[in-house]
Amino acid sequence: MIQVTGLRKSFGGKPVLAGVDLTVGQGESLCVIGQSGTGKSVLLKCILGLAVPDVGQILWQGRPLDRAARPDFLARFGMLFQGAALFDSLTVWQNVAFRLRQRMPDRKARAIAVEKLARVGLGPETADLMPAELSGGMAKRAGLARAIADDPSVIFFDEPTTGLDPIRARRINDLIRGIVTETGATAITITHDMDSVRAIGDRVALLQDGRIAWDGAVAAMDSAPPLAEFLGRTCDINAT
Ligand SMILES: Nc1ncnc2c1ncn2[C@@H]1O[C@H](COP(=O)(O)OP(=O)(O)OP(=O)(O)O)[C@@H](O)[C@H]1O
Repeated sequence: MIQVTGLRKSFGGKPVLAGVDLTVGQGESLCVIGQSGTGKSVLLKCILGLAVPDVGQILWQGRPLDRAARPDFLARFGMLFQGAALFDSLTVWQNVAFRLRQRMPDRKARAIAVEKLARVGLGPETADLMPAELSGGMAKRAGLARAIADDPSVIFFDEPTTGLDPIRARRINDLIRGIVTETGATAITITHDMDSVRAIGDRVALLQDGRIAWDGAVAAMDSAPPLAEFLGRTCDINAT
């Protein structure tokens, strides 16, 4: 379980997070939505320890996620980066097995990488390709295989469908939902894509003006006024 309490973060005196309270239960899939520039990535960075909050607390399994607890947390988390973010100079399997190779022989790490690639719909022939040889959808799948390579108990998905056409986006959403369900991992997804929210999320939290303006079940979001307003704005943006 991850619990964020009273999180504040400013840059150059400009508040971005102005008191964020958010809880993600064990095995729950939470989507964080919000307009561009509302601080979704900053929130994620604070949880990962890449940004230091000005005020507030982040608990993991009931313990403060401080310097002492972070290595254990980082060893148990997986992440699908926006744009997949594969290392150009490593083959696909080396990307997938990046963390595994630090603690097991290559032959074993490769076998696990091939197994994870199969889970995301990529055959063994992709293992020795370079990232530049992959299509956008394949790269996203390879990034997903890397995110789950170490059987994480917490997975972050940063804009998982960015850059994909609607059909590929739906396939990635379905894959993510399947993986989250079968592994029982806690999932946090940052997205603008409401199809992703519907496919992946159990719960959705709307970040607005530095705070969580609404937090509830995905099934309830269509009738929630703050969400309706956000969805309306999204439609307006898409229509222009
Ligand atoms: N290191 C930094 N230094 C200064 N300002 C920053 C820094 N990181 C983020 N910000 C500012 O914080 C605000 C929120 O940024 P953030 O990237 O979290 O938004 P976001 O909600 O993830 O946006 P998007 O949906 O477009 O990715 C922005 O105004 C951004 O310029």
